[in-house]
Amino acid sequence: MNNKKKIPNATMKRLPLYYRFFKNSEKSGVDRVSSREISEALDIDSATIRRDFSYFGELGRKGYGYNVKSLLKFFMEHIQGNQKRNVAIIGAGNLGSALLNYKFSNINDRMNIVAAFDNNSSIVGTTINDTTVHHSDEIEKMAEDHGIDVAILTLPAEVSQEMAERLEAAGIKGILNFTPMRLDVSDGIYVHNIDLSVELQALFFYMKHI
Ligand SMILES: NC(=O)c1ccc[n+]([C@@H]2O[C@H](COP(=O)([O-])OP(=O)(O)OC[C@H]3O[C@@H](n4cnc5c(N)ncnc54)[C@H](O)[C@@H]3O)[C@@H](O)[C@H]2O)c1
Repeated sequence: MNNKKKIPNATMKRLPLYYRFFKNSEKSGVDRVSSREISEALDIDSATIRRDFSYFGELGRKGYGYNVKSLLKFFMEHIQGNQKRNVAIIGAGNLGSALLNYKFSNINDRMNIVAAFDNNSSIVGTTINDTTVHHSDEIEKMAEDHGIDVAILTLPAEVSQEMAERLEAAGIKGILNFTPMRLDVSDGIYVHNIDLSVELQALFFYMKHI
C-alpha cells in the first residue's frame, strides 16, 4: 500500500464518518461500496470522496467499488492506530451518565471505558452501564493502574482547568472537553472541544439560508 502521501487534515476529519459508514456496510454483509453510495449516505460530493480516497493508496482505487474490510482496517489504523484506548469519564452527572449509557458502539472494539469519576458521595460507588464511578481522588492511581490515556470531561466549567492539569500530570494524552471552558494545557496533550450550542447555532444559520 502506498502510504507516502500525507493525508490532509480535512480528509483526516472525514475518516471517522467513512469508518462508521463502512462499519455499517460490513454489518449488513456488504463487501464493496461505490463512491456514489458513500456520497449519498454521507452527503459528501463524489469528487471529494474520490480525492480523499486517492490518499489511501491501492485501497482507494475503485473501479468495481471499494473493499469494505480492507478500508475498515486502514481507517482504524489511521484514526487511532492499532492501540486500544482506555477512556475515563470525569464527572458522572447528567451528561457524564448519559455518555456512560451510550455504548459508543461504532468504535467500541478499540476503546474501553475503564472508569468514571465524581466527587459527589451519592454518586461515588454506583455503577452506570457496567462502569463503576470512583472518587476523583483516585484518578491518578487508576490512570496509572489501568493505562487510561483519554478523559471525557463532563464537569462544571469552574473546576475543569484544575482537573485538566491533574489529568495532564496523570499522563492523559487526550481530552474530549464538553465544558464551556477553553482549557490551557501543554503541547503534549490534545484537547477536542464539543459544544452542542455551537452546533445548534450552526443549524439555525443553515436553516435561515435555505
Ligand atoms: N458541550 C455541550 O454540548 C454540553 C452539553 C451539556 C452540558 N455541558 C457541560 O458539561 C458539564 C456537565 O454538565 P452536566 O449537566 O452533566 O452537570 P452535572 O452537574 O449534572 O454534572 C457534573 C458532575 O460533576 C461532578 N463534579 C463537580 N466537581 C467535581 C470535581 N471537582 N471532581 C469530580 N467531580 C466533580 C458533580 O458531582 C456532578 O456529578 C458542564 O460543564 C456543562 O456546561 C456541555
